[in-house]
Amino acid sequence: MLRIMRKFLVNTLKSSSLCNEHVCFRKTKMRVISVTQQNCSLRNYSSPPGDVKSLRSVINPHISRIRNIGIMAHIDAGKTTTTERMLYYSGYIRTLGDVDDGDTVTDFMVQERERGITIQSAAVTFDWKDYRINLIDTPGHVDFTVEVERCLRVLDGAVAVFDASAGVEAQTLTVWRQADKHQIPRICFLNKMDKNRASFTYAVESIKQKLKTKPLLLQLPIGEAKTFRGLVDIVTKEQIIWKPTSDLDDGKNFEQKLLLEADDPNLFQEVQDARNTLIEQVKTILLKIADLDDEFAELVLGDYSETFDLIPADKLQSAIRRVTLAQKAVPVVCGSALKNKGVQPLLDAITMYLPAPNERSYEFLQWYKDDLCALAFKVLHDKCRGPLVFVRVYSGSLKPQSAVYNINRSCTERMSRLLLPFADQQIEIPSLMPGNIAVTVGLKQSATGDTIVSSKASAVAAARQAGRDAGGEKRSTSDVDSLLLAGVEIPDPVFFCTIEPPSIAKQQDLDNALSCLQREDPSLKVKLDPDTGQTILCGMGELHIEIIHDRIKREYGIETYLGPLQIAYRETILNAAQTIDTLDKTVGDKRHFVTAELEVRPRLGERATTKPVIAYAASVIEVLPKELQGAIENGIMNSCIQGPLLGFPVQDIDVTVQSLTVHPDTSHTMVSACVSRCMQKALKKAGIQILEPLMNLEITVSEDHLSAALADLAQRRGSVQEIQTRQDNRVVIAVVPLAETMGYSTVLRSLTSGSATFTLELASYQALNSQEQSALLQRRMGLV
Ligand SMILES: Nc1nc2c(ncn2[C@@H]2O[C@H](COP(=O)(O)OP(=O)(O)OP(=O)(O)O)[C@@H](O)[C@H]2O)c(=O)[nH]1
Repeated sequence: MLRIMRKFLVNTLKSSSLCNEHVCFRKTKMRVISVTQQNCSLRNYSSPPGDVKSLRSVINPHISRIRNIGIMAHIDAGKTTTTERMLYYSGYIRTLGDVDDGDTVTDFMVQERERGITIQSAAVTFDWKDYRINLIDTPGHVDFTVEVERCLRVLDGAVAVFDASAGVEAQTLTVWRQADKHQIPRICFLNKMDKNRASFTYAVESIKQKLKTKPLLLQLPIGEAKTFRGLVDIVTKEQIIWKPTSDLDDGKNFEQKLLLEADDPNLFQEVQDARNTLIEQVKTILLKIADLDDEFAELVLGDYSETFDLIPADKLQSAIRRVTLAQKAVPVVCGSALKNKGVQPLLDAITMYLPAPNERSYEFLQWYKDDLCALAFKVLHDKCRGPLVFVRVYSGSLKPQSAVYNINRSCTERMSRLLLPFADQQIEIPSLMPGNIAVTVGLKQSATGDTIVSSKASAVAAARQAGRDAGGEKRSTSDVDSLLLAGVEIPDPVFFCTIEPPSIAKQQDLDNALSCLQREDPSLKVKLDPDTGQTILCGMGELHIEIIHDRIKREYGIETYLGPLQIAYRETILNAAQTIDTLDKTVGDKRHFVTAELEVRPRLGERATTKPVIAYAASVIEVLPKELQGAIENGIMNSCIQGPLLGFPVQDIDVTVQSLTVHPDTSHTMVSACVSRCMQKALKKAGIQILEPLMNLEITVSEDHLSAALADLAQRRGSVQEIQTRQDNRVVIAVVPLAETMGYSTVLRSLTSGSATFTLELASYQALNSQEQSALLQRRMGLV
């Protein structure tokens, strides 16, 4: 009964949350709280007074008090559970949600709650002590890696959550690499310390080995697995022991006191040693970083050289902070989110060691100075209020009821309202200052990844400044644009299938639903098959397409039919080839005349890319008018989108425009058409090779089921690269063609009695042999 009541309470709270599928029902229940600078007393929370912080703090905290933090990890490491605890301890929710009960705040999509996985990153805001934390819970499943990538761009720091019994798992490596790319300082949280096979030492070692980073141990656990009951803070030498009260074990009740030798002589010595090691590590790193002052190193070498023990905790903390911000090492803390232990010290570590927005450097800020520059990093569709666009402000300020200019879409839009996503409520605010994150209402065109500025004039001024900063080099407009926008890199989809509405009458509704979903999720691609007129859905994996299908049904009420899932192959060329083509057409009284001569060559040894590298012969570049260049390049690019053999994208080619003759009256469209036709001929002449996606596969399986998993892998053209031992399990690292992985989860589950887990990630594209290629051709032509 108590459980039912608890769920009811939580679900009532959820109905007021920022969830796009709850449509109009939510409108009646949702409470948007308005805050003005003059009147901060409009408090109307569903939580009891005292639970939620003063709304005065809601408006705009000082930038040094803001932490924009991501929470990232391998699937199931406990990100959502940890986030839920953070919201609870900071006083923004009254009951603890549970992933297994499907009632957490951040996993708000129906699919997330049913499957117990995070699909969309959720942004929540809350205050911890005197800090504003904007926290983004990101998905762990590899199909949603783009979702992680786009969030990383607006983060200043991140918490990497690990399952302490598994250490570093496959997807952790991927997100770690992404965080490296965006130069994001991190903290590691070793979660699940209560699990049977949890091992602090093993997890730390795996961080060191696999992530090639320097872990700074800031805590030691007290007990492990079933006996895990607390931890010692190595910096302050305080022990923190969680003490359940008789009726509630929510982790709010803990004892924090200095660890004395008499309490536990062994642990006392361990802490002493760990502290000395930590001080040595920090000192060595600081001495190596030439551009950081080494005040701490001087202390360690001077005043405290004999007795590290006396080094004050605050000096050590600020030295750890500098090392973390410089990304030379990563603080490690531990706990068990599910058992409500270790989350409050983790929150302290976030505020203490991760950077404020003004401690990060962004090149583009110098081009805007005090003008508005904001980034839209997430879009949700609310059927009542239209698109809700999450933005981060980098410079200037954002105000409701104002017009803004979207550089990517070249359009001016009016924003009606500005909301803070405070846990599961939205609070209306009068302005948003640099470093902060909020939700905007009213932006109808903006999509994920767009840059928003105050006006077109401001964008032009910034572009000019960027051009000047580039040393006066002559840059094309598109160069300057890409400098300003730094868009999310979206990998090409690997799967596609047709999608059909139940009737022709529903096609328009389906098109609308797909365009809304695409604005939310740039990794979803939608195309029209030019031959059959069917709509094609392209996604990052089986789960991705399954979720989209499900969302169309649940959120837009359209029952669609999916065709069989197909592999997105690529095409490339085998040899170099040169062709010439002429287009001579009279339209009305105008004669359009173009002759183009192109050479294509295979490009070897570089990262696979579907963007051809285009060059011009010296004789062409000398006389080529600038405005024709765009038309030529469009023609070349267009013919690479659909290769000549099976219509798949063409990758890894170099193109040289050897000669070009254009009659003065010729339109740019005709130039593009001629170049495109010439390209198709050249590609065919060069000989086409089909490439298939090759996946990195990592299977975690018990010893008992290892041989069954390996035998199955051999039948799938898989090649095993390494078999590692992870605690009691074996980890098989292999590569396997994507075509052989359809339905793999069901097969692996039955082979291993559901005990194995796996992750798949695109590795590269490999050439099909001639038999496989002709079999594929026959299948595509419907001959077999
Ligand atoms: N034993 C134990 N289980 C935990 C702990 N934290 C989370 N779990 C469980 O681990 C499972 C996954 O937890 P989530 O919080 O959904 O993990 P996640 O990282 O958000 O998962 P994705 O969003 O799907 O990537 C759930 O069954 C949780 O109850 C912990 O500290 N100890």
